Amino acid sequence: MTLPLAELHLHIEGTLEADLLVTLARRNGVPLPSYDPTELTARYADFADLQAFLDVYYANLAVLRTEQDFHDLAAAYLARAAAAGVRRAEIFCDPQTHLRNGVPLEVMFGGLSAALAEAPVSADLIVCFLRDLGGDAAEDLLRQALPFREHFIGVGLDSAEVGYPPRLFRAAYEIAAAEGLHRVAHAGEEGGPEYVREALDELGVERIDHGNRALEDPDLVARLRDERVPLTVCPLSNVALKGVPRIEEHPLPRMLELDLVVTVNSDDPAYFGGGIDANVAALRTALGMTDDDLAVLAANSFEAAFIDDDDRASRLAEVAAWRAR
Ligand code: HPA
Ligand SMILES: [Zn+2]
Repeated sequence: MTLPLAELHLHIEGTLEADLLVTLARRNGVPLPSYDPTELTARYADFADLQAFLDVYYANLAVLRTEQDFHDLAAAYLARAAAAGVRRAEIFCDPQTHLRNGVPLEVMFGGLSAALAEAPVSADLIVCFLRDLGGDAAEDLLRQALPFREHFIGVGLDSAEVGYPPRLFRAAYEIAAAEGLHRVAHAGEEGGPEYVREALDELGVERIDHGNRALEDPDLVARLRDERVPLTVCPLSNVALKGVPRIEEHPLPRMLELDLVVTVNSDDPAYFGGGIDANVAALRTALGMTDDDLAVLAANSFEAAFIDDDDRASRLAEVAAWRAR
Protein backbone atom coordinates (compact mmCIF):
# COMPACT_ATOMS: atom_id res chain seq x y z
CA MET A 1 0.00 0.00 0.00
CA THR A 2 1.55 3.32 -1.06
CA LEU A 3 1.34 6.36 1.18
CA PRO A 4 -1.74 8.36 0.10
CA LEU A 5 -0.86 12.01 -0.58
CA ALA A 6 -2.04 15.27 -2.07
CA GLU A 7 0.53 16.88 -4.35
CA LEU A 8 0.16 20.64 -3.96
CA HIS A 9 3.33 22.01 -5.55
CA LEU A 10 3.76 20.72 -9.05
CA HIS A 11 4.37 22.71 -12.23
CA ILE A 12 2.80 20.83 -15.13
CA GLU A 13 5.50 22.27 -17.40
CA GLY A 14 8.10 20.75 -15.06
CA THR A 15 6.74 17.26 -15.71
CA LEU A 16 7.90 17.32 -19.35
CA GLU A 17 10.15 14.24 -19.44
CA ALA A 18 12.90 14.11 -22.06
CA ASP A 19 11.21 11.37 -24.11
CA LEU A 20 7.96 13.34 -24.40
CA LEU A 21 10.01 16.49 -25.12
CA VAL A 22 11.60 14.72 -28.10
CA THR A 23 8.26 13.29 -29.27
CA LEU A 24 6.61 16.73 -29.19
CA ALA A 25 9.62 18.43 -30.84
CA ARG A 26 9.40 15.97 -33.74
CA ARG A 27 5.59 16.19 -33.91
CA ASN A 28 5.72 19.99 -34.15
CA GLY A 29 8.99 20.49 -36.03
CA VAL A 30 10.57 22.43 -33.15
CA PRO A 31 14.40 22.27 -33.02
CA LEU A 32 16.10 20.88 -29.90
CA PRO A 33 19.79 20.99 -28.92
CA SER A 34 19.70 17.16 -28.89
CA TYR A 35 17.16 14.47 -29.79
CA ASP A 36 18.67 11.95 -27.40
CA PRO A 37 16.58 11.80 -24.20
CA THR A 38 19.55 10.54 -22.18
CA GLU A 39 21.73 13.42 -23.29
CA LEU A 40 18.95 15.92 -22.64
CA THR A 41 18.42 14.56 -19.13
CA ALA A 42 22.17 14.72 -18.45
CA ARG A 43 21.97 18.50 -18.96
CA TYR A 44 19.72 18.73 -15.88
CA ALA A 45 22.38 17.35 -13.55
CA ASP A 46 23.94 20.62 -12.43
CA PHE A 47 21.85 23.79 -12.19
CA ALA A 48 23.73 26.66 -10.52
CA ASP A 49 20.52 28.17 -9.16
CA LEU A 50 16.82 28.76 -9.87
CA GLN A 51 17.50 30.99 -12.89
CA ALA A 52 19.79 28.40 -14.54
CA PHE A 53 16.98 25.87 -14.28
CA LEU A 54 14.33 28.33 -15.49
CA ASP A 55 16.38 29.07 -18.64
CA VAL A 56 16.26 25.39 -19.67
CA TYR A 57 12.66 24.93 -18.53
CA TYR A 58 11.33 27.88 -20.56
CA ALA A 59 13.37 26.95 -23.66
CA ASN A 60 11.96 23.40 -23.66
CA LEU A 61 8.38 24.67 -23.51
CA ALA A 62 8.57 25.82 -27.14
CA VAL A 63 7.58 22.23 -28.08
CA LEU A 64 4.09 22.67 -26.57
CA ARG A 65 1.89 23.88 -29.42
CA THR A 66 -1.50 22.11 -29.54
CA GLU A 67 -4.31 21.00 -27.22
CA GLN A 68 -3.13 17.44 -27.79
CA ASP A 69 0.37 18.37 -26.55
CA PHE A 70 -0.99 19.86 -23.32
CA HIS A 71 -3.30 16.89 -22.90
CA ASP A 72 -0.49 14.38 -23.35
CA LEU A 73 1.75 16.25 -20.91
CA ALA A 74 -0.87 16.29 -18.14
CA ALA A 75 -2.11 12.75 -18.82
CA ALA A 76 1.43 11.39 -18.48
CA TYR A 77 1.96 13.21 -15.17
CA LEU A 78 -1.41 12.15 -13.75
CA ALA A 79 -0.79 8.48 -14.57
CA ARG A 80 2.62 8.61 -12.85
CA ALA A 81 1.19 10.51 -9.88
CA ALA A 82 -1.65 8.01 -9.40
CA ALA A 83 0.89 5.15 -9.38
CA ALA A 84 2.93 7.07 -6.78
CA GLY A 85 -0.02 7.30 -4.36
CA VAL A 86 -1.27 10.78 -5.24
CA ARG A 87 -5.03 11.05 -4.60
CA ARG A 88 -5.33 14.77 -5.23
CA ALA A 89 -3.20 17.06 -7.42
CA GLU A 90 -3.36 20.87 -7.44
CA ILE A 91 -1.37 21.67 -10.54
CA PHE A 92 0.37 24.91 -11.47
CA CYS A 93 0.43 26.13 -15.05
CA ASP A 94 2.29 29.12 -16.55
CA PRO A 95 -0.01 30.60 -19.23
CA GLN A 96 2.24 33.63 -19.81
CA THR A 97 4.98 31.32 -21.08
CA HIS A 98 2.62 29.73 -23.59
CA LEU A 99 1.13 33.08 -24.69
CA ARG A 100 4.69 34.29 -25.29
CA ASN A 101 5.16 31.19 -27.50
CA GLY A 102 2.02 32.09 -29.49
CA VAL A 103 -0.23 29.51 -27.79
CA PRO A 104 -3.66 30.94 -26.92
CA LEU A 105 -5.23 30.36 -23.50
CA GLU A 106 -7.99 28.17 -24.95
CA VAL A 107 -5.39 25.73 -26.28
CA MET A 108 -3.60 25.43 -22.93
CA PHE A 109 -6.78 25.22 -20.84
CA GLY A 110 -8.50 22.93 -23.36
CA GLY A 111 -5.70 20.38 -23.40
CA LEU A 112 -4.96 20.42 -19.67
CA SER A 113 -8.62 20.31 -18.63
CA ALA A 114 -9.32 17.38 -20.97
CA ALA A 115 -6.57 15.37 -19.28
CA LEU A 116 -7.73 16.35 -15.79
CA ALA A 117 -11.32 15.35 -16.58
CA GLU A 118 -10.27 11.80 -17.49
CA ALA A 119 -7.62 11.52 -14.74
CA PRO A 120 -7.45 8.61 -12.28
CA VAL A 121 -7.05 11.15 -9.43
CA SER A 122 -8.86 14.32 -8.34
CA ALA A 123 -7.06 17.28 -9.92
CA ASP A 124 -7.46 21.01 -10.49
CA LEU A 125 -5.39 23.82 -11.99
CA ILE A 126 -3.81 26.86 -10.34
CA VAL A 127 -2.80 29.64 -12.76
CA CYS A 128 0.60 31.12 -11.90
CA PHE A 129 1.85 34.62 -12.62
CA LEU A 130 5.48 34.84 -13.75
CA ARG A 131 6.82 37.31 -11.21
CA ASP A 132 9.66 38.53 -13.47
CA LEU A 133 7.03 39.87 -15.92
CA GLY A 134 5.71 42.18 -13.18
CA GLY A 135 2.43 43.15 -11.56
CA ASP A 136 0.72 44.79 -14.54
CA ALA A 137 1.30 41.71 -16.68
CA ALA A 138 -0.13 39.53 -13.89
CA GLU A 139 -3.28 41.64 -13.73
CA ASP A 140 -3.57 41.57 -17.51
CA LEU A 141 -3.19 37.78 -17.58
CA LEU A 142 -5.83 37.31 -14.89
CA ARG A 143 -8.32 39.44 -16.83
CA GLN A 144 -7.62 37.37 -19.96
CA ALA A 145 -8.02 34.14 -17.97
CA LEU A 146 -11.29 35.03 -16.23
CA PRO A 147 -13.41 33.93 -19.23
CA PHE A 148 -11.85 30.48 -18.53
CA ARG A 149 -12.73 30.70 -14.84
CA GLU A 150 -14.23 27.19 -14.74
CA HIS A 151 -10.85 25.72 -15.68
CA PHE A 152 -8.94 26.83 -12.57
CA ILE A 153 -9.43 27.10 -8.82
CA GLY A 154 -6.72 29.53 -7.83
CA VAL A 155 -3.73 31.72 -8.59
CA GLY A 156 -0.05 31.38 -7.72
CA LEU A 157 3.22 33.20 -8.21
CA ASP A 158 6.35 31.59 -9.59
CA SER A 159 9.56 32.09 -11.64
CA ALA A 160 12.55 34.24 -10.56
CA GLU A 161 11.90 35.34 -6.97
CA VAL A 162 14.61 37.75 -5.82
CA GLY A 163 13.90 41.32 -6.95
CA TYR A 164 10.18 40.61 -7.51
CA PRO A 165 8.60 40.93 -4.05
CA PRO A 166 5.00 39.86 -3.46
CA ARG A 167 3.68 43.42 -3.01
CA LEU A 168 4.07 44.00 -6.78
CA PHE A 169 1.20 41.55 -7.33
CA ARG A 170 -1.26 42.94 -4.82
CA ALA A 171 -3.76 44.20 -7.40
CA ALA A 172 -3.85 40.87 -9.25
CA TYR A 173 -4.41 38.98 -5.99
CA GLU A 174 -7.19 41.38 -4.99
CA ILE A 175 -8.99 40.60 -8.24
CA ALA A 176 -8.43 36.88 -7.64
CA ALA A 177 -9.88 37.16 -4.12
CA ALA A 178 -12.93 39.02 -5.43
CA GLU A 179 -13.44 36.18 -7.94
CA GLY A 180 -13.41 33.61 -5.13
CA LEU A 181 -10.14 32.09 -6.33
CA HIS A 182 -7.71 30.39 -3.96
CA ARG A 183 -4.38 32.21 -3.49
CA VAL A 184 -0.92 30.73 -3.03
CA ALA A 185 2.58 32.04 -3.83
CA HIS A 186 6.15 30.84 -4.07
CA ALA A 187 8.10 32.60 -1.31
CA GLY A 188 11.24 31.94 0.66
CA GLU A 189 12.76 29.64 -1.97
CA GLU A 190 15.64 32.03 -2.78
CA GLY A 191 14.08 35.16 -1.28
CA GLY A 192 14.34 35.85 2.46
CA PRO A 193 11.68 35.62 5.17
CA GLU A 194 10.36 39.07 4.24
CA TYR A 195 9.03 37.54 0.98
CA VAL A 196 7.04 35.02 3.01
CA ARG A 197 5.64 37.68 5.33
CA GLU A 198 4.71 39.90 2.39
CA ALA A 199 2.95 37.04 0.61
CA LEU A 200 0.78 36.59 3.72
CA ASP A 201 0.16 40.28 4.41
CA GLU A 202 -0.06 41.77 0.91
CA LEU A 203 -1.50 38.86 -1.08
CA GLY A 204 -3.55 37.02 1.55
CA VAL A 205 -2.20 33.64 0.49
CA GLU A 206 -3.59 30.45 2.01
CA ARG A 207 -0.38 28.46 1.52
CA ILE A 208 3.29 29.25 0.96
CA ASP A 209 5.08 27.35 -1.80
CA HIS A 210 8.55 26.38 -0.48
CA GLY A 211 8.92 28.74 2.51
CA ASN A 212 12.31 27.31 3.53
CA ARG A 213 13.86 30.65 4.39
CA ALA A 214 11.05 31.44 6.83
CA LEU A 215 13.13 29.38 9.28
CA GLU A 216 15.55 32.31 9.54
CA ASP A 217 12.90 34.35 11.38
CA PRO A 218 11.59 32.90 14.67
CA ASP A 219 8.62 35.31 14.85
CA LEU A 220 7.56 34.28 11.36
CA VAL A 221 7.93 30.60 12.25
CA ALA A 222 5.66 31.15 15.28
CA ARG A 223 3.10 32.87 13.07
CA LEU A 224 3.13 30.12 10.43
CA ARG A 225 2.71 27.53 13.20
CA ASP A 226 -0.04 29.38 15.10
CA GLU A 227 -2.01 30.23 11.94
CA ARG A 228 -1.40 26.73 10.51
CA VAL A 229 -0.21 28.14 7.19
CA PRO A 230 0.83 25.16 5.04
CA LEU A 231 4.27 25.12 3.41
CA THR A 232 4.53 23.06 0.22
CA VAL A 233 8.13 21.89 0.51
CA CYS A 234 10.07 20.26 -2.35
CA PRO A 235 13.18 18.46 -1.03
CA LEU A 236 14.79 17.20 -4.26
CA SER A 237 14.09 20.55 -5.95
CA ASN A 238 15.86 22.43 -3.15
CA VAL A 239 18.94 20.26 -3.55
CA ALA A 240 18.91 20.46 -7.38
CA LEU A 241 18.69 24.28 -7.27
CA LYS A 242 21.30 24.60 -4.50
CA GLY A 243 19.00 26.09 -1.88
CA VAL A 244 20.09 23.16 0.31
CA PRO A 245 23.63 21.76 -0.12
CA ARG A 246 22.78 18.07 0.41
CA ILE A 247 19.56 16.14 0.96
CA GLU A 248 20.91 15.04 4.36
CA GLU A 249 20.85 18.71 5.40
CA HIS A 250 17.29 19.39 4.28
CA PRO A 251 15.32 21.36 6.93
CA LEU A 252 12.10 19.36 6.53
CA PRO A 253 12.61 17.34 9.74
CA ARG A 254 13.22 20.59 11.62
CA MET A 255 10.06 22.07 10.11
CA LEU A 256 8.09 19.09 11.46
CA GLU A 257 9.69 19.50 14.89
CA LEU A 258 8.60 23.15 14.85
CA ASP A 259 4.99 21.96 14.26
CA LEU A 260 4.76 23.67 10.89
CA VAL A 261 2.14 22.31 8.47
CA VAL A 262 4.68 21.01 5.98
CA THR A 263 3.91 18.87 2.95
CA VAL A 264 6.18 17.02 0.52
CA ASN A 265 5.99 17.73 -3.22
CA SER A 266 8.01 17.27 -6.41
CA ASP A 267 7.91 20.79 -7.99
CA ASP A 268 9.43 19.90 -11.41
CA PRO A 269 9.90 16.11 -11.35
CA ALA A 270 11.33 15.82 -14.88
CA TYR A 271 14.27 18.01 -13.85
CA PHE A 272 14.92 17.34 -10.17
CA GLY A 273 15.34 13.57 -9.93
CA GLY A 274 11.85 12.20 -9.69
CA GLY A 275 8.26 12.49 -8.52
CA ILE A 276 6.66 12.69 -5.11
CA ASP A 277 7.54 9.01 -4.51
CA ALA A 278 11.25 9.76 -5.11
CA ASN A 279 10.97 12.68 -2.68
CA VAL A 280 9.35 10.46 -0.04
CA ALA A 281 12.02 7.79 -0.59
CA ALA A 282 14.75 10.41 -0.07
CA LEU A 283 13.12 11.52 3.19
CA ARG A 284 13.22 7.93 4.40
CA THR A 285 16.71 6.99 3.30
CA ALA A 286 18.67 10.25 3.65
CA LEU A 287 16.79 11.87 6.53
CA GLY A 288 15.64 8.81 8.45
CA MET A 289 11.99 9.78 8.39
CA THR A 290 9.71 7.17 9.91
CA ASP A 291 6.22 6.02 8.97
CA ASP A 292 4.93 8.29 11.73
CA ASP A 293 6.65 11.30 10.13
CA LEU A 294 5.38 10.38 6.67
CA ALA A 295 1.84 9.94 7.98
CA VAL A 296 2.02 13.48 9.42
CA LEU A 297 3.20 14.83 6.04
CA ALA A 298 0.37 12.98 4.28
CA ALA A 299 -2.25 14.22 6.75
CA ASN A 300 -0.87 17.76 6.36
CA SER A 301 -1.24 17.48 2.58
CA PHE A 302 -4.95 16.71 2.88
CA GLU A 303 -5.40 19.41 5.55
CA ALA A 304 -3.78 21.89 3.14
CA ALA A 305 -5.60 20.74 -0.01
CA PHE A 306 -8.45 22.73 -1.51
CA ILE A 307 -10.99 19.92 -1.11
CA ASP A 308 -14.33 19.66 0.70
CA ASP A 309 -14.69 18.40 4.27
CA ASP A 310 -16.11 14.97 3.33
CA ASP A 311 -13.26 14.36 0.93
CA ARG A 312 -10.76 15.52 3.53
CA ALA A 313 -12.20 13.20 6.17
CA SER A 314 -12.05 10.16 3.87
CA ARG A 315 -8.47 10.93 2.82
CA LEU A 316 -7.38 11.38 6.44
CA ALA A 317 -8.98 7.99 7.23
CA GLU A 318 -6.93 6.52 4.39
CA VAL A 319 -3.75 7.96 5.90
CA ALA A 320 -4.67 6.45 9.29
CA ALA A 321 -5.25 3.07 7.61
CA TRP A 322 -1.86 3.32 5.92
CA ARG A 323 -0.22 4.04 9.27
CA ALA A 324 -1.99 1.09 10.89
CA ARG A 325 -1.29 -1.33 8.02
O1 HPA B 1 10.96 25.79 -8.56
C1 HPA B 1 10.45 26.79 -9.10
N1 HPA B 1 10.56 28.01 -8.55
C2 HPA B 1 10.06 29.09 -9.14
N2 HPA B 1 9.43 29.05 -10.29
C3 HPA B 1 9.27 27.88 -10.89
N3 HPA B 1 8.67 27.58 -12.04
C4 HPA B 1 8.79 26.27 -12.22
N4 HPA B 1 9.47 25.72 -11.20
C5 HPA B 1 9.78 26.73 -10.35
ZN1 LIG C 1 7.64 25.58 -7.71
